Amino acid sequence: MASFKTPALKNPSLSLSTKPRLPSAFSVSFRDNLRFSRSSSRLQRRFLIITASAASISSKPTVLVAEKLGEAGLTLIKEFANVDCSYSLSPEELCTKISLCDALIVRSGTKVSREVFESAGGRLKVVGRAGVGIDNVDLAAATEHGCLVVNAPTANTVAAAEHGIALLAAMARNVAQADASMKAGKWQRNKYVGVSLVGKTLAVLGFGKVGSEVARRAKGLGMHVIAHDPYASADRARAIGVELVSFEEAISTADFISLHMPLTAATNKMLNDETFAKMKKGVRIVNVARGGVIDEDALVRALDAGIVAQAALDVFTEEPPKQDSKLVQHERVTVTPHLGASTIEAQEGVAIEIAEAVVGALKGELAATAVNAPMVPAEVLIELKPYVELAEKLGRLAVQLVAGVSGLKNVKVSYASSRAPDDLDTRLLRAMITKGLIEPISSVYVNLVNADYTAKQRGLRITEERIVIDGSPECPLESIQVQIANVESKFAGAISESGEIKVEGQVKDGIPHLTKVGSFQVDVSLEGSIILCRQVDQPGIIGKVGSILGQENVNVSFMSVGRIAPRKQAVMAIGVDDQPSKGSLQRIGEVPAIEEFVFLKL
Ligand SMILES: NC(=O)C1=CN([C@@H]2O[C@H](COP(=O)(O)OP(=O)(O)OC[C@H]3O[C@@H](n4cnc5c(N)ncnc54)[C@H](O)[C@@H]3O)[C@@H](O)[C@H]2O)C=CC1
Ligand SMILES: O=C(O)C(=O)COP(=O)(O)O
Repeated sequence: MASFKTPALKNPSLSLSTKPRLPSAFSVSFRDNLRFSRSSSRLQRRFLIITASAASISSKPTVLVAEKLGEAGLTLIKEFANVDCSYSLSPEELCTKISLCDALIVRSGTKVSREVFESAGGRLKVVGRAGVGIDNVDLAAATEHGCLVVNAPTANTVAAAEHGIALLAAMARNVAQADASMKAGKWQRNKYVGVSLVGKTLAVLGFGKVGSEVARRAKGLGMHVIAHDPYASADRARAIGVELVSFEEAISTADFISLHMPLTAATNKMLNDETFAKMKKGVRIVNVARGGVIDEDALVRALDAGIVAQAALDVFTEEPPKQDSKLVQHERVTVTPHLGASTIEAQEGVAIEIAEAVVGALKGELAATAVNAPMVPAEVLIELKPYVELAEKLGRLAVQLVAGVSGLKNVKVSYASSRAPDDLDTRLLRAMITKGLIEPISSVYVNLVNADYTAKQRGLRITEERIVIDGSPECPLESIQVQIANVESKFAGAISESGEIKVEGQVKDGIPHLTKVGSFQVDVSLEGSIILCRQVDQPGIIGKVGSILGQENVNVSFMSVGRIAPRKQAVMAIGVDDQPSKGSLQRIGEVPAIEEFVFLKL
């Protein structure tokens, strides 16, 4: 077993190198001029370089600022580029203008759709999102058109947290309702008796940048703060006197709930009829994250049923919401029009952060907040493509197996290969494992440029190990193994003898396969989704599970059973093309010999 260190690469097109600085005024076409080059002796200097041909170094680039941006940011951009501030453009006007622009800066109010990239005619090189969430930018289209997307992930954290606290206090004391009542000529002191915050339990769901700042402030108000975030560090929480608890405990014990998780497939409508039913009667809810994490119709029902006493919302599934929205009009709901990031200070900070990122990207410097994939030389991608896919899917599987409150901190990746350690560049693989580990649990987009930066920022330590095996060097890799240490798992069968969550995979006939879960050998192609079941090995179980899925017309692509010994513990891996219903999954769990199961989305 050899320890993996930064190798000297053999493929000259693969590594990244620094380049001479470009003159401050130039114009480049990403398609023609973006390229990765290598310096085999200095691989550790991981810089993405955009090179410009001499012919393209001519006039100042043009930056279109489509939504209001702080002055300090505008000044920074003007030192380098022509700035066109055109606010409130219609989608058609944006498409017309964009072909004359090298960069575009937006906030959450502008849809940067595929049509925008198509209309750009190859000139648009950078889109800057002056804020965190980039759900308004079509990332796939940006990447296809060779356009880098950057955001400003930190400058509005405090503003969002302060707005959360403002909403919390305003809601508890009926500030908005009382204000409207007085302006209507009334004096209703009895109607607007509020509730106190001190001594009450606040559950922060999503203990990231904003969530932890809200927690810190709520502690200062004398609240008892608990938090739920399956991926946050318990040490970080403890340091500010916050206890990390399960989702169930958080929602069932809280007097107030504040939402701070990103909108992902897993958090979409996370608060719904079922979860509202488990809450303490009279709970109060604040949302400055994304509207989509709440089922808004269910919230109206919970308000009407008296389960939720009050809600304070800054964000909505549809923005702006319909004027006659029951939620917005509800007497016990306080609303603001997505103002979380809207302070003078945050907007100046965001403007500077995004201006530096956009100008830097136009100059060809490394963009630490790049959110879409940079171009990778075609020959490297062709060879590594199935392994890249395997790497991301192993990361996704592994993180979905994590449970408990101890946080995702230490991940070990082992690559078994017959190639010499200096003849296999694993950066792209590591980046994709990082992407698989982080994207399902955050609003961050991970790529080759920002993977290490993102992992480091989240306190995630990824160590790599090379295992040299006999075999043909034609094949770059025999297997990839991902282990997550010091965490609990929602599927005990995934824990290896040494106590880590362990998944291993191989590429077979060009298709990624899962070949090991914990100590169990399995073999299931990583397409569609996977159900893992742990059972006592005995005849008939495959048939029972297969028929439950068959009754629902769920197509099984692969099925494989790995066992320690006949009639002992076994793990069954089932590849499914479609998502089984909750009912089917429950019925699988009820098959007597099945001790535990988990459904994993790829
Ligand atoms: N209203 C506004 O104007 C603003 C809204 N936001 C939104 O606030 C949200 C949080 O932003 P940041 O704190 O900067 O992001 P972050 O990435 O630092 O934190 C998000 C946290 O949510 C956690 N998480 C992921 N899945 C979860 C789950 N299923 N249950 C509980 N926690 C989960 C992650 O582990 C992470 O710690 C984002 O959606 C962002 O777009 C941010 C700034 C301003
Ligand atoms: O940064 C974010 O995610 C926000 O939600 C802020 O959006 P805004 O820039 O104010 O349109």
